[in-house]
Amino acid sequence: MEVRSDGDAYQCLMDWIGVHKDLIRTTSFVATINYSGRVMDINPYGDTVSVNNQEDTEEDLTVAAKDFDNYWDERIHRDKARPFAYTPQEGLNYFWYKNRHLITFNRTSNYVSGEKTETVLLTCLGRDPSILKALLLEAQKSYIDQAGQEILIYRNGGRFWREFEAKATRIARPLSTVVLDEAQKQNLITDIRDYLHPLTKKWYQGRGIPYRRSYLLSGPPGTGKTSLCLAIAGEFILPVYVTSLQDPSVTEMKLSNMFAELPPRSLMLLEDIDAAGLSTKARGGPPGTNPNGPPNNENPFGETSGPRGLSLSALLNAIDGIISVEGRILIMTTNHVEQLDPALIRPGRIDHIVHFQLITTDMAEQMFRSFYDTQEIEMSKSQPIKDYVKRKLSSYDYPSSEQELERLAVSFAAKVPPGEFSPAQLQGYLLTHKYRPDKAIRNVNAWVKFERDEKAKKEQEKLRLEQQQKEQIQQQNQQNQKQEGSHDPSSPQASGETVLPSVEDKKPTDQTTTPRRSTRSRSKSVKAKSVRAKSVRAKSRKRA
Ligand SMILES: Nc1ncnc2c1ncn2[C@@H]1O[C@H](COP(=O)(O)OP(=O)(O)OP(=O)(O)O)[C@@H](O)[C@H]1O
Repeated sequence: MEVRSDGDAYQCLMDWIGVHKDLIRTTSFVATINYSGRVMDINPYGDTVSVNNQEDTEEDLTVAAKDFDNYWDERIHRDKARPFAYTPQEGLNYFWYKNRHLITFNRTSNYVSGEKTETVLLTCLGRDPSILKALLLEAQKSYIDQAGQEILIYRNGGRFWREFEAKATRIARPLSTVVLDEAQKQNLITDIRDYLHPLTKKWYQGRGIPYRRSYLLSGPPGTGKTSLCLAIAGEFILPVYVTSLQDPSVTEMKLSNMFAELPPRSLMLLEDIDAAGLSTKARGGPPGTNPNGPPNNENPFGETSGPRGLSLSALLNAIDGIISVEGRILIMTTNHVEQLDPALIRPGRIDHIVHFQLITTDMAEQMFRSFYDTQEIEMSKSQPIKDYVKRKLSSYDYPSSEQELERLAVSFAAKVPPGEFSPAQLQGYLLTHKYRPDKAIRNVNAWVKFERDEKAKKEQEKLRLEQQQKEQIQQQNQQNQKQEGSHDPSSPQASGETVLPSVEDKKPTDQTTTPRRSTRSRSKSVKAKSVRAKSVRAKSRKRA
């Protein structure tokens, strides 16, 4: 059985081999740091279990609540002592699986277009490969069990999707923490839930409609587009595949392969598609092209290439071409929906658009409530944790009831001007008063003034820079013109003469005006006229 490094099976197998490193009796290992933060431990029953080394347990929190320095020493030590993952080096190895089956494990590598790919060849004795399948299944199960309720995040790397090296998983963000119009949020979730229903798939198939769904999250920076995407993944425990079209390694071929390799029931996130510099047909091209797009270089087929050569048609093909996988959810985010090509956002390609906005009064209220809600702390069973929070709050009479919190939230939100700040900005402000809702309310007017002043300063600076740039360009142009003139030896400017407009220069150049006849052609016609007059006169004399 061949297991290649461009597939998920390889990751599962190598993880399993890393955990069961004592199985293979070899002295040549490949050692890699286990960045995912998971360590394999032996529990009291002798089973190998996965322990997440990076997340703090309730016990860690209790130690931290009593004495931060104590906790920190221990935490830092644990972080430094990141476990190694050992896998056998290239070559042939043997091991006994379930103490009875002799398995050979042959790891080889080769380079395809400069990229290293690996292959593991698993073989067993006899003609029945079922034991190899059982091994892979066990590896897969252990891999899935480790992930639990966390979401797996993949990014594009090399030729294929690779699990995030730095952070293999993420604790899902609760949907309730993303502040958005409640009806809009619920509509979206209902839509996705309906799409994922197996009977919906049957419905699509019965009508010959490709079973795919795409969403566009549009809005200014810092309004929660990425956060909502991760919260959706958490809600449905979907693996997330992230890529950016600005990534120079994403070629047209790779983009199409990435879409084709997505598993069904997965979420693909394409961020900031407006900034990708996607090329369209030439300006003024057929419908479906963006006439406001940047000027591009036209190729012999009438297509133009953008700054990076990734064309819009390549993205459209990847999204709904015949090799694009069915069952996936595509989420694209943009800061400028108006700059997107109509072909990209037409119904069928984008099924649902969610518009994100700057903070409204209602959203400011929601953010305040979510920041100062103490429910989570009250639910903690650890007395030191409760005491810690009480100590933190002792300087202020913390909202003791929901009604009180509501009242404070309303008074806070009334001071935040709607439509001026992003949720990210407001979150930044509230973070400076984590345990002090009273101060958050008291200082909010000053914060609004400060942010406005900063914005005005930035805008002034931007204008100044633009003006400076314009002047520089003008100066440069003037210099270029002078230089061109002085380089042309036949030009009078070169000799320093004053240049007077010549007769030729005065000739009208407009092609639409009737060209004036030349002097020669005029004299020809005058001659012809006088010849004709002479012959008429001679004829009349004859008649007389
Ligand atoms: N609607 C929101 N609800 C809750 N938190 C938010 C919201 N919007 C932004 N934030 C907070 O602001 C930060 C940035 O949010 P996020 O990355 O989701 O914004 P974005 O719209 O994707 O920004 P960009 O367009 O720059 O990528 C996050 O820490 C997030 O917690």
